[in-house]
Amino acid sequence: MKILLLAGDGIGPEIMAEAEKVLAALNLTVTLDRALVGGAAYEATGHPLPPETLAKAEAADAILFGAVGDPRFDSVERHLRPEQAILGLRSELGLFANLRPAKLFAGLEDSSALRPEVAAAIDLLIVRELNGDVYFGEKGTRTTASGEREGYDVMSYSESEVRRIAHVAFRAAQGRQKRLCSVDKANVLETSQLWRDVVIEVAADYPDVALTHMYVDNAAMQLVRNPGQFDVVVTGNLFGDILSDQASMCVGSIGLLASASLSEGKQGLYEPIHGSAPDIAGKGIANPLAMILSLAMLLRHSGGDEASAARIETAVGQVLADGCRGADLGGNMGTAALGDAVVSVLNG
Ligand SMILES: NC(=O)C1=CN([C@@H]2O[C@H](COP(=O)(O)OP(=O)(O)OC[C@H]3O[C@@H](n4cnc5c(N)ncnc54)[C@H](O)[C@@H]3O)[C@@H](O)[C@H]2O)C=CC1
Ligand SMILES: CC(C)CC(=O)C(=O)O
Ligand SMILES: [Mg+2]
Repeated sequence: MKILLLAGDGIGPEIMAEAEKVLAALNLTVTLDRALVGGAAYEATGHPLPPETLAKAEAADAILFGAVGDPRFDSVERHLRPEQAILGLRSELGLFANLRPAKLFAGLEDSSALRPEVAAAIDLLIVRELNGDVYFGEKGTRTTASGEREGYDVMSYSESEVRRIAHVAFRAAQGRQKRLCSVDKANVLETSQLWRDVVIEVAADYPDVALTHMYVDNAAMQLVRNPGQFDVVVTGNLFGDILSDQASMCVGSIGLLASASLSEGKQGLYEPIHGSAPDIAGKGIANPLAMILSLAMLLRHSGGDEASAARIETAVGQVLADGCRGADLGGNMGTAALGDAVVSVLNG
């Protein structure tokens, strides 16, 4: 398997180094390559997703991605900002299905922002559409008739875009508790009404899955009131982005949530759900576990290697059960020490 490592910006290289240690400890036959992406690529080449990086990504079986984003480039033209690199990879590679699992690891009951007994029930999967919505609609600024500046971002979803993500979500639910909650804002948005109508149509193919619908504002509330009610949640790009960051604190830290971004085939991009965390970059205190768990998802989904994926997940669970904690979980272990702890369990 050919894996492209794209470390990116901020804490990206720090957490990527720990995932590489874990990969090395598994002794798998893989070919690794690296390329510049995000602010690091913009600085070196003038573009956040240089053609060489995109070509390497297209040729890879899987991409392990750190994070992009650097406040130094927050005011450059939007199409040259670091974040365009991850958006570009998602659209160029057709990575439309973003799987973001959230489950409470044993021992982290008191680390959740929720009461321990509420947090203990969390085992959910957010299936987020990744190629559409306001992120990819027409956008710009214009001047209104009264001379005021106005910004706009068009929200839209086509029927086929909703249909394909709905199928992914229903299939995921079939492999879990067979409950699917579609989250939208159909009481206000036409985009959401079409979303809901199409999800209901697709449901006819999955009579074994119980489908419910929830407005996104209620979903945000229910996620902290009673997160145990959710099995699989399917939603659009923007709502899924927000709800998954929220879900991360329900299980203790954003430094724990991994993700897989999948196309129709086996190729995928795997990354933590968090960003480049400029506030802690360079301090050696970022939690590398979301990155390491993203490697597990890579081996499972693109590598078909369930055994190695499970080994990594078990090792991470063991490390947390042993009380290893970084600053995000109220402890004092640094990034490298946490990576070493996972490796030591794997070697043990
Ligand atoms: N896929 C990507 O590459 C993403 C990139 N970004 C970019 O990242 C930059 C920073 O964005 P923020 O809104 O601050 O979100 P962020 O997710 O980078 O950070 C939010 C907060 O969580 C903390 N945090 C994040 N990851 C952590 C980890 N592994 N361990 C411990 N603490 C962690 C940070 O220190 C910060 O306080 C921006 O440029 C943004 O556009 C944001 C989200 C996704
Ligand atoms: C373009 C990214 C910065 C969006 C994001 O926050 C995410 O995918 O989690
Ligand atoms: Mg996000």
